[in-house]
Amino acid sequence: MELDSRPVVEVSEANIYQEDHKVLSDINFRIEKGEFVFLVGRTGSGKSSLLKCLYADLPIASGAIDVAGYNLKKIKNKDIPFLRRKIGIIFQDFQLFPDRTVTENLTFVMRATGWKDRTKIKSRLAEVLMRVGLGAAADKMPHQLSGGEQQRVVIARALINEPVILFADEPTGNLDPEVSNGIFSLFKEINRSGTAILMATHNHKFIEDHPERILKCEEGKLLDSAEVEFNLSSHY
Ligand SMILES: Nc1ncnc2c1ncn2[C@@H]1O[C@H](COP(=O)(O)OP(=O)(O)OP(=O)(O)O)[C@@H](O)[C@H]1O
Repeated sequence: MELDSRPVVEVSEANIYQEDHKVLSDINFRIEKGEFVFLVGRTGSGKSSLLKCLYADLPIASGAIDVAGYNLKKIKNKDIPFLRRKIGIIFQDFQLFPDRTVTENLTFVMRATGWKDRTKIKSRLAEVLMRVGLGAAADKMPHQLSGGEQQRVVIARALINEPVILFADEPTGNLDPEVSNGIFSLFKEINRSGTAILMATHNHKFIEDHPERILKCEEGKLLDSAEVEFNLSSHY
């Protein structure tokens, strides 16, 4: 029970570096269970670097970051796969195996994350594909799917292990506006059923239409709309 009430993400006094370059300094924020949070900022302001820290792809120089109950400052390499089972990661480039079917793409991740029982694999597979509106795509190759459909497969893959949070880095960056809206709606629907979402985006329309909390990377700092008012009309 205690774990349930803890924030999904808790960042205290963290500094984030890319090599010798300090990208973000002294950042502090929490994301609670089931929250939806946008991450904005100009190109190069540090959004991807922050997300990488949160999914343990970039070490934290100083400060503390807890994600899904894992202390990322102390996490051992062998524990990173267990952290990754509790979170979902979605990028703008779809990163599916081009030479494997949708089913094979998903079962690859299932087997890598400990799924063994064939019946359970089959039913979970059907469940996540239905969830993203791709019930009929199980046997398709990625190239037989549109960009939006491929991104739905990626989202299905991220949902397999019922993550507590999805980290999405420009998930609609390669999609046209109408398809982007469909993908965004899917994220909102996933969020409504309890999964927290942190989404980096340059899409002004999403933010205008959905007044959610916003974290903004600006000049090496992270601003939080829950704490301070800031100008969103400047470029982001
Ligand atoms: N692998 C890397 N090695 C060295 N520096 C990097 C690396 N990746 C990013 N950087 C630098 O870190 C800074 C932050 O980059 P980051 O990719 O986090 O920005 P971003 O806000 O995600 O940008 P975009 O909106 O273009 O995706 C930039 O100055 C960038 O050049």
